[in-house]
Formats: sequence, C-alpha cells, structure tokens
Amino acid sequence: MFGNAFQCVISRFKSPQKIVNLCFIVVFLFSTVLTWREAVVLEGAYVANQRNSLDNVATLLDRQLQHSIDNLLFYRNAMLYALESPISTDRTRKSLADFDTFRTQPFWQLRLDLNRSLPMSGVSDEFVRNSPLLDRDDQTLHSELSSALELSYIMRLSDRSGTLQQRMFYASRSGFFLTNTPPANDPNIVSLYYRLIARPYFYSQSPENNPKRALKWAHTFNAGATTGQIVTASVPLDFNGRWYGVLALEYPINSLHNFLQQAKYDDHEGTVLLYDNELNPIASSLEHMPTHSLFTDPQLARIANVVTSAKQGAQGELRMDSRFITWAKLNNFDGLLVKVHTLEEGVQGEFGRISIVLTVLWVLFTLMIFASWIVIRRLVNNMFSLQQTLSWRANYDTLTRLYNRGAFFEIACKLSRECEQQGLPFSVIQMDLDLFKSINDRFGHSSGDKVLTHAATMLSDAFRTGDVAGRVGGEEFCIVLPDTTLEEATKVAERIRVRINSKELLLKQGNTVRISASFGVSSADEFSDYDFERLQTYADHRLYKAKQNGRNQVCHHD
Ligand SMILES: Nc1nc2c(ncn2[C@@H]2O[C@H](COP(=O)(O)OP(=O)(O)OP(=O)(O)O)[C@@H](O)[C@H]2O)c(=O)[nH]1
Repeated sequence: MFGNAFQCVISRFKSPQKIVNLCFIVVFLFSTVLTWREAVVLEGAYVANQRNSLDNVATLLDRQLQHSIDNLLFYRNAMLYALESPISTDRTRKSLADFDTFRTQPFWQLRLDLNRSLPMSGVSDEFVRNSPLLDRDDQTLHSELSSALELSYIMRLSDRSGTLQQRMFYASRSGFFLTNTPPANDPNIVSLYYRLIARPYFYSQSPENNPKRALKWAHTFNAGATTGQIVTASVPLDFNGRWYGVLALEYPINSLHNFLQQAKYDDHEGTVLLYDNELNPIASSLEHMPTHSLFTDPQLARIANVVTSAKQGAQGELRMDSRFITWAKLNNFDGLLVKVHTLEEGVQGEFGRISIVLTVLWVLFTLMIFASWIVIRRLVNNMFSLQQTLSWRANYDTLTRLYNRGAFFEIACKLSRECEQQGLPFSVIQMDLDLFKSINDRFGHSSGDKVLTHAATMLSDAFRTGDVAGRVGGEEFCIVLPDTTLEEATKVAERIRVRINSKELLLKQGNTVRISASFGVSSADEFSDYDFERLQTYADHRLYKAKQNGRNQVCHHD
C-alpha cells in the first residue's frame, strides 16, 4: 500500500531530474535548518554567558559596596549609641579640655592614644561662624566630641585591605572631622575640611535636601580626568532633631578602575564600564578610561531608554552595530555596569570559534551537496536520455524515423478496433518503392538509404493528423487511416504517389534520380472486416497488382 502511494507520488514528477532536484533541495534545506537551529542554541548560550559574566562582576561589586555600606551604618549606630549614653573617662575629659584650648586656632588636632585611636582634626570657631552650613553648638558639642572619640577607636580598626580601596570619615558641622586616612597637623587641615563640607553630597544630606535621611550616592563627574574623581556613599547623623554631620565613604575612581580590571580577568573578553544613573562614565576595565565615549549620544539614549524601563537589579542586553551590549543595574549603587563585547573579541572567543567551525561545516556540507547534485544530475540525465533512446529504438525505425514493424502493427490493430467499436471507416495503404534494388545496385547502399529517408519524409508530409505510418519491410511502408473510406484513402495514396514522383533526388557524385512507388489500398467497409492484418494482406495484393500493371500507380480494387 505504501509502495503504491510512493509510486503515485513519484509518477507525478514525470522527469527524474525534478525528483533529483527536489531531493537535493530537501537535503539542503534540512541541513540549513539544522545548522540554523544549532546557531540559535549557540546564540542563546552566548547571551547567557555574557549575562553571567557581567552578573558576576555586578554581584562582586554589589557585595563590596554592601560591605562598605554596612560599615557606614554600623559607624552611624555606634555614634548614635555614644550620643545617647556618653561615657566620661579621663581620656575624654582630657580631649574636651584640649579642644577648649585649641578651638580658636585656625587648625588643630586632638591626638590622644594614637596607637588605638585616630586623631580628630578641626578648624577655628571663626571658620565655623563664617559658614552658614556649620554650627558649633556648645550644648551638644561635648557629647558629639566624646562620641566621635569613641568612633575614632572603632574606625582605627577599619580594614583598608579590600579590593575596593576606600576612605571613611565623619565630617561634623561643628568644625572638625575624623578619617581613617588622617592628615598631618598642619594648615592642610583647613583646606581638607573645607573640601569635605563643600562637596555636594555634604549639603545634600541637610534635612531639607534629604528629608528621608537616607543613604545617598554621589559622583564628582569630570569627563576625561580620572584623577581626583570620587564616588561617595554618605548618611547623615541626626540626634534629638539636630543634624550633627555626615558619615561618608569615598571610593577613588582608580580603586574602581582596579576593581573592574581585576574582575575582567575572570573572562578575559570585552570591556566593562561603570556608569552613573545619568550614564556618565565613572570607571572602566580598560587600562585607561577612553578619552572619547564608547557610545554616541543616540546610542547612549537608546541604552538609557532600555535601562530606565527596567527595575532595580535588573539586567538585559542589546545589539549595537557590531557590538553586543550587556547591562546590569547595581543594587547598592545608583548606577549600572555595562559590558561591551565587540565582534573581533567575539570571533576570537570560544563562541566565535564554535560559530566559525559551524559555518565552515555548513559551507563544506553545502558544497558537497552541490557537487554531488551536479554528478548525480548528470548521471540521471545520461540514464534518462539512454532510456529514452532505447525506448525510441524499440518503437521506431532509425533510418526513416517512422514506426517499426512491431510498434506499427500494435498501433494499427488498436486503431482498427477503435474504429470498429465506433462504427467508423478504416483504410490501409500499402506502399512499395519501385525498382529500388536497381538504385542500390547503381548508386550504392547509402544512396538507397537516402532514397528511403526521402520517401518516408514525403509520406509523412502527405498524410493527415490521426493517420499513422510505419516501415513494415525493406522498402515497404504501410499507412493506416482511421475514419477514412476507401475512396478517400485512394486519394491520399494518389497524393503521396504524385509527391514522391514529382522531384528529382540528388544522389552522390551529382547523379539525380526520380523515384516512384506503387500503392495498394484496402478498406474495412468493403470487406466488413476490421482485422488489420487481413486488411494489410488485401492492400498488399492490390500493391502487387499495381506493380504488375506497370508500377507508379495506385490500385484499390482486385
Ligand atoms: N539501401 C537499402 N536497401 C534495402 C534496405 N532494405 C531492403 N533493401 C533492398 O531493397 C531491395 C528490394 O528489392 P526487390 O524486393 O527485389 O524489389 P525492387 O527492386 O524494389 O523491385 P520491385 O519491388 O519489383 O519494384 C533489395 O535489394 C534489398 O536489399 C535498406 O534498409 N536500405
């Protein structure tokens, strides 16, 4: 059953070349679809790899930042506890006494127990008076100083060996500061304190600017210059409704650069950049921050568009010209990490190599298919034309290109049966070239062949569509004429006779010959017999009669 269906399908494609073409198209499409599917899987793995790689850096950076923020909040809590329950020791009393002595000096430093605590540096009463943001309130000053003193013991223990180098400090509105990188006791203290309170994040922590009293990130942006730029996390210190000052952590840009460079070594590919929320570049994994932006303004706008629609901590990717961009928002920083992976880096990477191998395999396979298609198509063409030649030769006479005897008899019998069934007349013409032997003898066998071919052409040109002719003997031809009476068939035979005899035929060496043929015609209606072989015998008898009567004539009766 399956075989029949298959045969049915195959038979629809008459030409084997079409089947071969179809098979190769199917194989080509199949291999292309498979390769494409592999490419899609590979692309998915590549995207996941890029996301993971950036996610690792983001997680690492977030963890570092979280650790710092925890420290910052811990210091604030420590100061709050100290403000709530101040302790009074000989050391604190000594410090406060020293402060009362130094407070009018342009700069001063409280350096108590330096082995275990950090020095506190400050400016004069006058400096504080001249700044509207500052306030040296004598009522709260001593408790603030003693709690700062306590903090100096804890801050002394702060670990600065982490990947992200950082500077911690407490900047008081009362005109002093505490830092884990203390300055020398010199006039620099004034400029340092001034810089601390002049920075935007300091006044951004006033109750008016930060009513929620939340942690804030700030970045001093100066495109093109990496030195001196800092990223700061800060929290305000408030107690009993008074804003005492700001606790802050500063990350030098170089420290962020170093961090990104080290993180980049994990996957060796691409460039990782840290941006603030306005997409100002802060740091990158490159040796130096690029002097020109890696993105044009429209490209940055496109990234901003994608990023702003995503929630905190989210990540995503986009394609930009030949670059693959992955981005991830940070949980502990008001900014995002962006990874840029160029086509060159992609090609050199693992996924690039696999893609190249996949493409080369597909190209080789396609070339192989194409080459085998050409060979097989040629073979099939040869076989097909051989088959057609064989089948033609089985039915046709190669010299005259008319039906041979076997094929002609088969067709003639079929036509006679059809005429009998339909009640139509049916006639047969038997034709024989006159004195053909003498042509062979005089001009040679090849000239005889030429005469035979010429006669067959005359024959074919003379009868109508539907009539069928065949070569039934050496120089004998037969024509069957369905739906034709004896009278009409005689006229056809006469027409052929005239045509054959009308022209001189040029043979080799300039010899010409005028040939003639004799005809015998028989018809089914005169014998009431549709048997072709008998009708052919009758026609042959009449042909013989025509020969006897002098040749070059048509005989249609006994
Ligand atoms: N050149 C050539 N001669 C052929 C072919 N087939 C048969 N003959 C020759 O045709 C000749 C037929 O001669 P005959 O049967 O004696 O008849 P004729 O010479 O035509 O004389 P009549 O039929 O009496 O007019 C023979 O010599 C055959 O050898 C052929 O395919 N090519």
